[in-house]
Amino acid sequence: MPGSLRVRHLHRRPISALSAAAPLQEIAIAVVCFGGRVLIDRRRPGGVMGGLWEFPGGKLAPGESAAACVRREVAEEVGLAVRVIEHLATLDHAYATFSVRLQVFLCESESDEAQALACDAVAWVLPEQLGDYAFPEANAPLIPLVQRRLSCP
Ligand SMILES: Nc1nc2c([nH]c(=O)n2[C@H]2C[C@H](O)[C@@H](COP(=O)(O)OP(=O)(O)OP(=O)(O)O)O2)c(=O)[nH]1
Ligand SMILES: [Mg+2]
Repeated sequence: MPGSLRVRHLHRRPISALSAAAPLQEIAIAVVCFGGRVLIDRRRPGGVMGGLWEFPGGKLAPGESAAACVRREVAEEVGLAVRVIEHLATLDHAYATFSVRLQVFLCESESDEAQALACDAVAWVLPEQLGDYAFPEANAPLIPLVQRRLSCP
C-alpha cells in the first residue's frame, strides 16, 4: 500500500540527512579583553545551554554584519562599549537539533564595569583560567586559540 511505503521510507532516512536539515544559526561572539583578563558570562538557567559559561554574543539580525552584531550584543548583554580589534576564527558546530556558525572577534574594552544585564553572571578571568569553566561544546577549539593569541600580543 503506497501510504505504508512512504512511512517506511521516512523511517529509513539516515541520521545524517536529518542533521543536515537542522537550522543553522549565524552567531557573533566577543572575546573582550581588559587589563590582561577576558570577559565571560554565564547563561541564564533554564534556557538553551543554561548555566554554561560563554563569550557574550548572539544571533545576527537580518542584514547585520557580524562585527556590528558583536558590538550590539556585548552592549545589550553586559553593558560595555567595545572596539573590535580583529576576527579571530569561524567555528562550525552541529548540536543535536541545530547547528551554529560562530564568528569570533577579539575586542577591547575601556572599562571593566561589565553588568549581568542579559545573563546570570559575568567574570573577568585570566586566559589560563578559561579551562576551569564549563563552556558549550562548540567552544572547545576556541579556548586554546584564545590562550595562544593573548599570550603572544
Ligand atoms: N553567545 C554565545 N553563544 C554561544 C557560544 N557558544 C555556543 O555554542 N553558543 C551558542 C548558544 C546559542 O545556541 C547561540 C547563541 O545564541 P544566544 O542565545 O546568545 O542568542 P541571543 O543572544 O541573540 O539571544 P536571543 O535573542 O535569541 O534570546 O550560540 C558562546 O561562546 N557565546
Ligand atoms: Mg547571547
